[in-house]
Amino acid sequence: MILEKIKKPNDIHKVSLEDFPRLAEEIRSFLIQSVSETGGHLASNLGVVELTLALHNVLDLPQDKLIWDVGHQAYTHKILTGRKDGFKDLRKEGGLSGFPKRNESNCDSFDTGHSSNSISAGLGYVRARDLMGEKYHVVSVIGDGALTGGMAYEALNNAAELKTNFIIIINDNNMSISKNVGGMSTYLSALRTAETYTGMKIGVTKTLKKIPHVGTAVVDTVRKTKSSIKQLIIPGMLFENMGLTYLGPVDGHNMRQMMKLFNEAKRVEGPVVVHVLTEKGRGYGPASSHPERFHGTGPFDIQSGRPLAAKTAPTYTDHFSGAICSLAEKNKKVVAITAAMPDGTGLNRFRKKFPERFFDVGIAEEHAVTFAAGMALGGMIPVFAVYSSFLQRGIDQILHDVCMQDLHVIFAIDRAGFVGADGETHHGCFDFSYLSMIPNMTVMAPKNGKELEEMLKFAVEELDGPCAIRYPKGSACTDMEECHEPLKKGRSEVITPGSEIAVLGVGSMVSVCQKVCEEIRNHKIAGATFVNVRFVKPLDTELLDRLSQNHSLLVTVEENVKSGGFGEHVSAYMEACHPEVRVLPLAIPDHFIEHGTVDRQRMKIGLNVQGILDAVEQSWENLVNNRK
Ligand SMILES: Cc1ncc(C[n+]2csc(CCOP(=O)(O)OP(=O)(O)O)c2C)c(N)n1
Ligand SMILES: CC(=O)[C@@H](O)[C@H](O)COP(=O)(O)O
Ligand SMILES: [Mg+2]
Repeated sequence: MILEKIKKPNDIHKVSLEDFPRLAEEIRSFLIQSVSETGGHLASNLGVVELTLALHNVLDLPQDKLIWDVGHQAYTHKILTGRKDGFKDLRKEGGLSGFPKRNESNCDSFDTGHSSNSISAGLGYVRARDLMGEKYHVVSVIGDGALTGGMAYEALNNAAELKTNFIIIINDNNMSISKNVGGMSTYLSALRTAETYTGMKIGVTKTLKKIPHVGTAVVDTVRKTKSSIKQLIIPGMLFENMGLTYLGPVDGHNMRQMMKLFNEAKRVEGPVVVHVLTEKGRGYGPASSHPERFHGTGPFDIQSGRPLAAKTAPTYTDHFSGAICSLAEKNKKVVAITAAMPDGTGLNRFRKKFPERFFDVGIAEEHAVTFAAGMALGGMIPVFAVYSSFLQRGIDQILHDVCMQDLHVIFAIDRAGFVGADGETHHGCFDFSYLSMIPNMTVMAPKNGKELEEMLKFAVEELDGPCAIRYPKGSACTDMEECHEPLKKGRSEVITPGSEIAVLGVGSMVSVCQKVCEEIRNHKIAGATFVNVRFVKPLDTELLDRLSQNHSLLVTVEENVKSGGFGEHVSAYMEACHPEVRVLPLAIPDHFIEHGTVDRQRMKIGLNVQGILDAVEQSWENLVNNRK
């Protein structure tokens, strides 16, 4: 096995070029076997095996800097930098991360997880390198999907002014998670279809240029024409016109061709775009025919490609998916927006039923928010379905474009709270804070799947102005379905009235709090009040006033950071209006929580039944002791 020779960074340089194809096959087999056991991002990784080998061959790591956009495709890079053995614990607590991590290897140059930032990061490195008088190469690898994100254009625009070497690889597999969308995708496709002409294009340009005076003039004239013939002769005109050298397209599975081009790219004095064509899922039939299914996968049977886990109970995403379709059936103004996540957010069903009211804007959350604002002003009711951590990209747009104008835009925020294996880049644990600080915003969190459906209906039919509903990843809670007090803006639901201690659970924490309250009642205090908060904003001050009359301790529990979260809002109110009542805010502390299972992530910070119970008992004991 050639792969056995790769134990540390740059061991690849000891492998002869003749052995590269065999090594690529060995890596593919390893990836398929390994990810079939652990789960992970398979299809993107299968597509970049040769690209990674070629890059590692022409680069010298860790001296050179290699930055992977999103970072979900860096598995071969991890193998080539001595981390193969870690794959048995991929994405598990304490194990290898699914994304590049600087604390995992000095060959990882930038921690990633969110898309479209690799060119900015790379350009930063380049500017620093030049200022420090250093000599290394910087390479940013960005996918065609990630190239739909606005940051990539800001960076390209800025990079165009550069006079020193900076290599940008476009890894074009003609796919985002789903089918890629938009004008850049169309443009790349045009270059891709002209691929067979590449040799001819380079040939024609070179031959013309060889003719003294006239040749160069002809090339220049062609460059200046608006004719499509120009594209045949000078590919990548968009980049060239911006001031970036364009090389390619090149077959991303032909290592010799790629290495030749990369070495050429290293000699360019300025920013250079190398357009590499790859096949997502290459080498594994089920993944190449269904790249979207194998973008991120759980463990699966290699033979059939089928998932090993049995289908779970309906998820929150399923509840959202069904509810938005019913609402759109009744109300023609309802439109749905996704930023390249139609599968993950459950909007695929909506797309099939109402294609004309469905909008995939690409990986462009900032744009999606303002696009929704425009739609609301135009008379529609936009629902932007988005993962909590990706919506962080659009905070200013939420504030400036939606909330300041008090527009009726609905944010359906999936993957809120801990997400497990993706880890700190993907946890949705800041949304209560960044949403509830903004005037006009209403923020809701359902206790179970049924309440999510009710909240969406309420948001569409009853509310006006901006509102958000945030719900977690995975199977929807089915507890407490019998409690369905009608929703009223800013009103919580008191599920069990009591006295002395009140436990106020938010969203995903309500069912956990239910068990906590049972324990409290069984062992300690006769009647703890149990509240389903429902509205993080506006705060239910009426309830807080009421609770202050016969409670000494309010416990708030939320899967959001403590800073700026529900608990802090309650604490501030109580301190101002009822200082005699103690508030115990339980939330996520001020540090990032690494990959693992959701249960372990909650447990580690005390957001499980036992952890909450311990904290409540401790606080109650202190309170009683202070009274003595
Ligand atoms: C800001 C942000 N939004 C959404 C995502 C989810 N996401 C991860 S990979 C991906 C598709 C990326 O496509 P591409 O860059 O072409 O890479 P490929 O998977 O095709 O290799 C998306 C939408 C993300 N990581 N970051
Ligand atoms: C890399 C990335 O950002 C996505 O692929 C993400 O991992 C999807 O997460 P879900 O599996 O929760 O849809
Ligand atoms: Mg792609």
